[in-house]
This record gives sequence, C-alpha cells and structure tokens, in this order.
Amino acid sequence: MELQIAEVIHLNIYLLGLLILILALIIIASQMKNSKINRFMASVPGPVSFPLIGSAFHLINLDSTTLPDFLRKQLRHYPRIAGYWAAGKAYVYTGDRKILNTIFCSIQNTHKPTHYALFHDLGDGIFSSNGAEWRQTRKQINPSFRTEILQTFSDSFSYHTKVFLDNLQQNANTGSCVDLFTHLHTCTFDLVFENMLGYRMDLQRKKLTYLSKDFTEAAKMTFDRLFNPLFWSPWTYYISGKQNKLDRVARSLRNATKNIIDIHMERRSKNEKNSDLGNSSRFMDILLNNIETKHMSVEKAAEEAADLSIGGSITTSMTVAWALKIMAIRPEIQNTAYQEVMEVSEGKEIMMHDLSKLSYLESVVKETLRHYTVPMVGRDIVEDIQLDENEILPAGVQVILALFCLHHNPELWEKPGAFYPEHFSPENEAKRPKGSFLPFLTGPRSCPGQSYAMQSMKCLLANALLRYKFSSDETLPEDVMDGDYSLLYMLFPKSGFHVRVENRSASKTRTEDQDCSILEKKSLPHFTRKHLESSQPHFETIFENDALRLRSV
Ligand code: HEM
Repeated sequence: MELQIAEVIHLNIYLLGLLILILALIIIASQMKNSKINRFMASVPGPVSFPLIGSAFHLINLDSTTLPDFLRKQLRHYPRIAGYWAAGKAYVYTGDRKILNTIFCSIQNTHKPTHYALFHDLGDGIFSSNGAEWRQTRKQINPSFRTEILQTFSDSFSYHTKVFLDNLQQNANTGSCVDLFTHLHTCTFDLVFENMLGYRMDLQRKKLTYLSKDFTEAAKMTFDRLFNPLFWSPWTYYISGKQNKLDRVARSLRNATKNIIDIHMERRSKNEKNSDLGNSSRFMDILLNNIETKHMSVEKAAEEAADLSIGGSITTSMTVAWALKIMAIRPEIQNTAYQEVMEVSEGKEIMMHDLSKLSYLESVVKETLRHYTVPMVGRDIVEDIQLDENEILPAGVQVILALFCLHHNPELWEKPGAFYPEHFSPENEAKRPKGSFLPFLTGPRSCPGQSYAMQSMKCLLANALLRYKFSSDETLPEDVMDGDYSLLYMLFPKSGFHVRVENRSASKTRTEDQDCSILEKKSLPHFTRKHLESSQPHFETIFENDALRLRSV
C-alpha cells in the first residue's frame, strides 16, 4: 500500500515537472517571438507609446472622414515605415514602395486581419477568407477573368452603357445637376450580375435603384463601425440596433444571389444547359460545378457571388463617377479625352475592341485611381519577411499597407497632389520604378477583376463623352489631399458626384441612333433570349418582393 502511494506521488511529481517544463517552453517561445517583435518595433520610428494603451490615443479622432488627413500626416512624419502599439498588439504602417511590393508578393503572407470580419455582414466570401479556403476559391475563380472570357462581355457592356446614357437623358440640358453615383452604381451592378452571375437583372431599366442606395448605406455603416471600437463587439452593435438594419440590407443582396443560383440550378437539373455554359470557366459555372460536386453549399456560393457583386460594382462606379466629375470641373481634360474618343470612334459607338486605342482616357482613369482608389489594406504577418539585408518584419505583427501614401509620394510623382493624367504618359511611366502604382495591388492577393474593371470603366466613360458634355461649378483643391472625403472602400467625396449634363449636338453617336432592341438581342453572353425571358418574371418577382418587404420593415 505504502509502495502504491509512493508510486502515485512519484507519478504526480513527474507530471507536474512535465507541465512546468511545457509551460516554461511556451513562455520562452512566446518571449522569443515577442522579443523579435519588440526588437523590430524598437527599430522603427513611431509615436510615443505608453504602457497598456500603447499609442492608441493617436487614433482617437480617427474615423472614415479624418482618415485621408491622418494618412497625409503619416506620409509627412513617417515616409517609410512606422510602428504603433495598441491594446498590446504591434501594428506596422507603411507606404514604402519596396516594402509594399515585398509584402504583397509574399506567398505566405496573404492573411487578412481580423477586422475584415466586420465585412462578413455584407458578404462572407473570398474578400475576407483566409488560408486553404481562400487559396481554393482563388485558384478556381482566376480563369473566369481570362481575356477570352472578358471578350464575350462586349455586347453586354454596350447594352448597359446604353441604358445608363439613356437614363441620363432626362437630366440633359436642364441646367440642374444630377448625382451620377446611384445611376452608375446601378449600372455596374447590372454589369456584374450579367457578366459574372449570368443573369440580366435590368435594374437600370426598371429604375430599381434601391439596391445601390441600401448597399451604400450598409457599407457606410460598416466603415463607421470599423473606426469605432465600441461597436466591434457583436453585442454592443446588436444593442445599438444597427445590426438589424445591416442584416436587412445584406439579406437583400444575398437573397438576390441565392435566387440567381437557384434559377441556374433548376435549369441545369432540367438539362437546359446552354452549350457553352456547362463546363466553361465562367464565374457562375464554377460556383454551380462546386455545388454539384458538393464542394460548396448553395449558401456559400451565394456569399461568394454577393462578395464579387459588391467588389465589382462599387469600385468601378465610384472610379467612373470621379473621372466624370473631374472632367466636368476640368474642361481641358474633358476636351482632350473627347477628341481622342471621337478620332477612335469615327462617330460610332465605342466598342470593346476600340478601348486599347484610348490611351489618354486610360491615363485619366489611372490618375483617378491614383488619388481615390482603396487607400489602404491590411495583412496579418504569419511568417517572417526579409525586408532588406538587415531588416526582418517578424510574424505576429499586423501591417497597414497605405496605397494612398505610395500614390502621393513626391519621390515617385512629379505633381503628387495635382490631377495630372500626364503622370501616365508612356515616357513618364517608363521613368517611374516598377510597383509605384498599385490600385489593384500586386501578387497572389491582388484584384482578379483588374482587366474587367478597366474595360468596363473605359467603355462607360468613352461612350458618355461621345454623347454628353459634363460641367460643374465645383473646384478641385490644388492639392487633392486637401479634399473632403469619407472612406467607402475608396475615397468618396463629401459633396457627392453632382454634374450638369448637356447633349453634344454635333456628334450624334451610333449609340443614340441604335434601336435598343437590337442591342438587347445581341447582348446575351450567357443565355439565349429564351432563357432570359423565361426566367426574368420569376426572378423579378422574388427580387421586387424583397425590395417591398425591406422598405416596409
Ligand atoms: C476600380 C475598380 C477596382 C479596384 C480599384 C479594385 C481594387 C481591389 C483591391 C485593392 C483589392 C484588395 C483588397 C484587400 O486586399 O483588402 C481587391 C480585391 C478583389 N477584387 Fe477588386 N477592384 C476593382 C474592381 C473589381 C472588379 C470589377 C471585380 C470583379 C468583377 C473585383 C473583384 C475582386 C475580388 C474577388 C477581390 C478579392 C481577391 C482576393 O482576396 O483574393 N474587383 N480589389
């Protein structure tokens, strides 16, 4: 008996010893890791840091409207890199070209930080996913952005551009201003729904602008939440009543994408496969194939579709709205772009194959993106990155990658604060070091929709210039960084996108002459006319009911 007790005591001491050893190893490992982080943070400049709160007090006034000014000060004080401590966590902020390119191109460091989870309410798909799930989705969707697929969107671009321009006609020659944003956002929703999800919603034709308005409101709420730590907890957000509102809007977009998927699946089950639909690389086919092979639930596919519709519509519409607003304020830029479009079009509508000839217009789009694109993105560093010979960015820090600072760095841009399309003339582009302009990022987690975006934006702008002249009484600040913006994925002007629209009498374009029914018949890239007509009433009913239900809540 005594022997047994001694054995138990002996065993317990042994286990206790093992436990202490494991704990000691964990503490040493974490200290080693932290000391790496501590060493790195001590080596980079940054604001003073106090125990517990770190440098968080610097962020007290930061919100979606003060962000541009904050970024500007960062650029001035810490042009290369800065370190911040907040709530015991190390944050690194950088707008440096070399560092940005090194981080973006790192295959291991594609993780998005936890705050991206706040965007799950709007769409819980590729935009915020991480690890194996992200890798798998990304690999699968990449082919749906190939040139040969994009080329099939040509008629669809023409059709929706034409509807957008027709809708603007009621504001033409009235002398009063129209806010372009909702018009454009509804148009780019139509484009993404049709080209990516294989469904013609015709929101513009039906004047269903609520999707743009509700979604914009929900996105604004999410960005406000991002800057308000009080609302980061689901509980406080729920109690504030905001979560309910957000859910309602998000449900509307999710229902839309889920209904589109249901319609496609129904067709597939009835063997109504379009000959060029079944195994193609189009985005919707990829989702449907994944559902059929049970690699993805219908709900997950709807989330992916919602994410893509958001990412693809708000960014392109905002860029086009900015470019038109700027050309309205700066007639000399508008005239040069118009002359180029006229030469290329020879009086006809600009089609997709004409776009590569519009180099000045492309410079205008790029200069617009330089100023107003997504100003910053975040990454969690999960594996050490060698920044240069003597500098390692350690795993465990979160980085804020400030494209805004890169795009306004006086060492890279001749006139950083001016709107100057000549920054993108072939000579100036050749002089600038590689990786100075990253509106779509670079590397494995860059924007897959870059070519789609450039083509759809140029198509909208070129045809808009052919048909209308834009003007405005607003002025641009001498230094673009002095403007009043809020963060809405990109920089959104507080004054909106109000411009006057006038018909260009001398240049009646083919778009104007053309009977829309011809375009309607031409512009069905995914389905035959029969497919669209048969499904349209079904979907419209579901969607409009949703709209009514939402409005009545
Ligand atoms: C002017 C237009 C656009 C701009 C400036 C833009 C910019 C960006 C940026 C900066 C990111 C990275 C975001 C981050 O890491 O936090 C991104 C990601 C993404 N974009 Fe775009 N984008 C545009 C248009 C589009 C379009 C038209 C589509 C699709 C039709 C699209 C689809 C996506 C997707 C799916 C991602 C997530 C990629 C991933 O995480 O692997 N974007 N975009």
